[in-house]
Amino acid sequence: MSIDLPSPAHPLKIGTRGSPLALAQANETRDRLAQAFDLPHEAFTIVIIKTTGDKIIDRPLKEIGGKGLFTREIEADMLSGAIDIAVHSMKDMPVLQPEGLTLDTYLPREDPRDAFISSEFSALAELPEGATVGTSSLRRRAQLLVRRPDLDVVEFRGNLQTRLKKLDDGVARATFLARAGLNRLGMSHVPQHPIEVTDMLPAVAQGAIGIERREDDTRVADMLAAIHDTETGQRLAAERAFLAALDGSCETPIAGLATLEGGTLHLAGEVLRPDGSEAHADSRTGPIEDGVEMGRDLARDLLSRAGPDFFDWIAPKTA
Ligand SMILES: NCc1[nH]cc(CCC(=O)O)c1CC(=O)O
Repeated sequence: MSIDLPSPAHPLKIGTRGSPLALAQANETRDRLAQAFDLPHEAFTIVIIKTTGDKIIDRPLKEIGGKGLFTREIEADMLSGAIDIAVHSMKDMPVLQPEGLTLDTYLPREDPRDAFISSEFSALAELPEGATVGTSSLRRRAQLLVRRPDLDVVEFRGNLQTRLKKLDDGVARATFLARAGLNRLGMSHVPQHPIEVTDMLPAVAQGAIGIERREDDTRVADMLAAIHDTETGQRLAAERAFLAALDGSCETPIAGLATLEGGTLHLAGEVLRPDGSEAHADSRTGPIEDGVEMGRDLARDLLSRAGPDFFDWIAPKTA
């Protein structure tokens, strides 16, 4: 196989959002590609793209709504040829991509766990009655309220740095962040305690970086194959099949995590009501190659237990 490789004169254009985490992920992608093909960094250009979700930062995400809030502009630039690939946090990605685009390359996954962030307390159980905690994640809000219905959960939007600033300013006494983001930014100084997945099951695909490309771009497909992580792909196949069968979007409190042991895949999943008044969780174990079917089966099972009105908040009836 001989690939027409990029060069400083004809660089590969890598599209990304502009947050420090997004940039770290784009840099990691560039480094892995440069290493795999023994290319200088100048053979790649990182192109920062501002998305609707980045522009509107003063309103809760669920009010702005709409699919692809953080991806629409990036995907349009890929289809037009302004960029060649786009680097994403997989947990923010819908299960289906726009016509003409493919998202099937994953870098090795980071720690998928959430972290409890507070300079005063080291665990959820230590928070005093009625304490204020900040999160903009519907999943974390619901999971917190299942365990601690007394908590006052306030909206905490913005990138990692913004959220930590809010904590410093006393807007809340604790918040929750993905370990992956903290690790990728080298932020070990932030007061944090990992939460075991049995206590707070992470979002589907949490900690995984995905690389999207034009479907017909075989040159780029060949390049990306060199940096794809098979195990992450197997885990995400099961998790995203689970998510797809639930018809979930980033506005739905859904959690799911697959782990591998030898040739065996274990998939845990959970669906919740946003107010924490109801939650259903279960798991499946089987051969890796059955991961997609296990994801669908687990979703069907949880849906049947959740009852017909469980997902009504996703699409409020317009009467
Ligand atoms: N929705 C925001 C988002 N998307 C990906 C990450 C962290 C990195 C990851 O999970 O891969 C975060 C921030 C967070 O949840 O703390």
